[in-house]
Amino acid sequence: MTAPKLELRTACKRFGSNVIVHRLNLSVAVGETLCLIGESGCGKSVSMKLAAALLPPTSGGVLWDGDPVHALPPEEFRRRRMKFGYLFQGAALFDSMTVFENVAFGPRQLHAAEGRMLEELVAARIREVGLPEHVTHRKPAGLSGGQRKRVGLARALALDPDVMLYDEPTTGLDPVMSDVINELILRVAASRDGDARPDRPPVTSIVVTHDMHTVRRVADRVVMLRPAPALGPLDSQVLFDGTVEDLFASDDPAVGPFVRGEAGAKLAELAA
Ligand SMILES: Nc1ncnc2c1ncn2[C@@H]1O[C@H](COP(=O)(O)OP(=O)(O)OP(=O)(O)O)[C@@H](O)[C@H]1O
Repeated sequence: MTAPKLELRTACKRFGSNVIVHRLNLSVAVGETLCLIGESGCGKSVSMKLAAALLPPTSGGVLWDGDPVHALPPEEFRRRRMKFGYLFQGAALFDSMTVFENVAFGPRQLHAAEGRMLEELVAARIREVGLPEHVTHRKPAGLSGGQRKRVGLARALALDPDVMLYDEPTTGLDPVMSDVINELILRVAASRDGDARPDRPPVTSIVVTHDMHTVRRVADRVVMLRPAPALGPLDSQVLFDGTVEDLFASDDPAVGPFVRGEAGAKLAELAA
């Protein structure tokens, strides 16, 4: 059996005395798109960053393709890390650079492409995310939120990632642009379906989101977390782990009302 692409084993993360992630077991299969949901501040982004080794766990393990990340030789760690693409909140573009320079940044840093080849690579990525060619020479500050997100995605795709991590990809976008982003997430996830080359495994994705349209549209599997401070020592932080259909049909009082956006229990809790 193939090892999960990404795995957390009883991972804990504390910032000072604040426990954010508590003995979390989480795995994402090769080619799977996992949506991470849960109330604000419950540790979704931190969990995703642990899985990507952008943050070290306080205790517990992080594995990539079954290999403990902390035991990888530095060169091998860097090689595997290069195959991660990120689309984080605000798209995190370099505002002093043009769109071209933003998308070309990764390949240039790694000397993966230059000259005509780099121009073609950037043009292909810009086309892939549905942006017109003329934005290529503009600065990100002059673009709309949806365009900036798509530039961020083009930049993330420039190094042909095996793993894509999305943090609130549709936040702040109108419903139509949100759907464009959802569609692009789906396309990226399916981009290597049927590709039999062993050096190009299917794309594995984690999407941290509050947007239930995104969940319905892109998730193969959904994990809902709850805040660590409310947990007893042996409680699981995972409230739900399953399919989109089961998520929306859930009669768990902590799950169903959350995903259906029903305020009743929360209002009662706030009034208590
Ligand atoms: N580098 C850090 N240093 C200190 N505290 C941090 C750090 N990163 C995250 N936190 C804290 O960890 C908690 C969980 O953050 P996280 O971003 O994972 O939540 P989330 O579930 O993604 O929330 P939201 O849905 O609101 O984005 C927050 O209280 C946050 O302030």
